Amino acid sequence: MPSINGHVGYFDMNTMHIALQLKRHTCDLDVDLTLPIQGITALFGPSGSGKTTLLRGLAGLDRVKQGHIRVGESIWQNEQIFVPTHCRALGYVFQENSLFPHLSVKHNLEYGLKRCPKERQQYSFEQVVAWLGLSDLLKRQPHELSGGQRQKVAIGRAILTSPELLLMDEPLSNLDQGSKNEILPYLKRINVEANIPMIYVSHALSEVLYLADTLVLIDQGRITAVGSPHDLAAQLDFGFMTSLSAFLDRD
Ligand SMILES: Nc1ncnc2c1ncn2[C@@H]1O[C@H](COP(=O)(O)OP(=O)(O)OP(=O)(O)O)[C@@H](O)[C@H]1O
Repeated sequence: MPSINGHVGYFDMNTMHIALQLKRHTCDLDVDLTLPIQGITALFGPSGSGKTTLLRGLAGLDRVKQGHIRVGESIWQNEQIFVPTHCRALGYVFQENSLFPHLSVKHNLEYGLKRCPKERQQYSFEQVVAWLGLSDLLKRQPHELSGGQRQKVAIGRAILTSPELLLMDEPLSNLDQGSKNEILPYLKRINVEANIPMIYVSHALSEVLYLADTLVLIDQGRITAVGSPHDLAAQLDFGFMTSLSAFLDRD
């Protein structure tokens, strides 16, 4: 039975708990969230609302002093524990190109595979290449790829680390609409076929509505609603949401 701080208890394997408090002069984040570890959870809110801050805190990339993070029965952070990022079973895809420029697509992907011990590897190289349609690109260097192709390789590399959770911070925001439309179905496919739960940050409402099973709304560092997109659409003033999205979409 898992134990935290001497308290013995049962933890729900199917949920994650994220409680983070951070005071900066520019940002006052205060969230306490329980989310399912399945499907795609979209974190949606205006620019500067704290989406990236929350994701980086969850990943351990920024050390938020007041934090409790549990994913299933794994404790990533509490008063005593701070598991470093490389020991958290997560993959992270950023909005900017994060491939190694001197490595071919094949070697970038293999880097992800090598980061995961053999006995924990859940997906084969061939499987991931097929899911993302990368077979024709394997010999190319990153500078020989389009922005959309580069992001697909970055996603593939993250999956090959066999993460329990995939964090995606506006992975499509630097792409044109055509590339976005091409990649979105791949994200759904990965979620279903590889069964990797994702937290997907975006301020593009169209992406969020297409992808999300669970929607988390954040504003000024506070969670304002959590639910299915369908439920929230009924609750919220969708006219406001649509104009907010049109204002914020950088297409
Ligand atoms: N390292 C930092 N130090 C101080 N303030 C920061 C730091 N990083 C972000 N901020 C501030 O924290 C606030 C939240 O930023 P964050 O990047 O989390 O917002 P966001 O919702 O992801 O925005 P966007 O959609 O524009 O990426 C902003 O006011 C930002 O200026």
